Amino acid sequence: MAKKAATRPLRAIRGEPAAGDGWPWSIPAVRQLLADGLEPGALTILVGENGSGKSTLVEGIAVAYGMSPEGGSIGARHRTRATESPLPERLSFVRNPGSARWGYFLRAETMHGLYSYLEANPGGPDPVFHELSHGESIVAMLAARFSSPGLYLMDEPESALSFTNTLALVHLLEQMVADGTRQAIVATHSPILAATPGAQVWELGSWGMRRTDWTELALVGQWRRFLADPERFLGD
Ligand SMILES: Nc1ncnc2c1ncn2[C@@H]1O[C@H](COP(=O)(O)OP(=O)(O)OP(=O)(O)O)[C@@H](O)[C@H]1O
Repeated sequence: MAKKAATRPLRAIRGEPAAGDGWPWSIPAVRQLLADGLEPGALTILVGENGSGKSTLVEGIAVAYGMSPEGGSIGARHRTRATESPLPERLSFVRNPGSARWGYFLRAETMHGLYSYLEANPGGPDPVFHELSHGESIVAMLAARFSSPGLYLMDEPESALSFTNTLALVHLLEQMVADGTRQAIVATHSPILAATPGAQVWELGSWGMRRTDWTELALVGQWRRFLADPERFLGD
């Protein structure tokens, strides 16, 4: 029997022209996404300085896909604030036929609420999240819950993770996309996550967004220079 074709959810993200000059249309990366669209790989990683638009893009894609701007699975409608951008109205998707519509948006700041929910609603052989540290629980949650085919959006998932557990997350991301039915778009400041084998890495900035080799990322150069000579950065 022929092998089933890989069916990760998104073939392409398409944009319509910006709706004005103010935020979020003023962000170069947003303007580029609207103008050029994006053909995401199995794993797409967005890096860039604070304010370069990573969260705006990830949140815009998440909401356009049917997720809450505050995180959670598709269809979740939990909302405590209304600061999300009008970007999702300008985005549409070219889906791979037969791919799963399920998706999950992981935001570091909403993880705590998720653990409370999972502890109150045990649905299987989950670890006892409250007996784990913050970072341990993120890795355990990802390992336990991110197995369904679908689209996974993550905004700085490394924020509570040690070096070792960031490496564990790299291995999870590799496994996640290896079967062809799961796809992830990850915004990060971590040079470790950005090094995930096979990732399509985009660097955001005043130029918009550009495909960049890991060795050429400003983030990587900055860490290299700092670790080689911390005093150069800290001396007066
Ligand atoms: N609700 C909002 N209203 C107006 N401007 C906003 C809003 N949210 C974000 N911005 C602005 O949009 C720009 C991009 O912010 P965004 O959070 O997407 O950047 P980022 O690359 O994710 O940054 P970080 O690395 O700090 O998370 C910033 O200049 C920010 O001030």
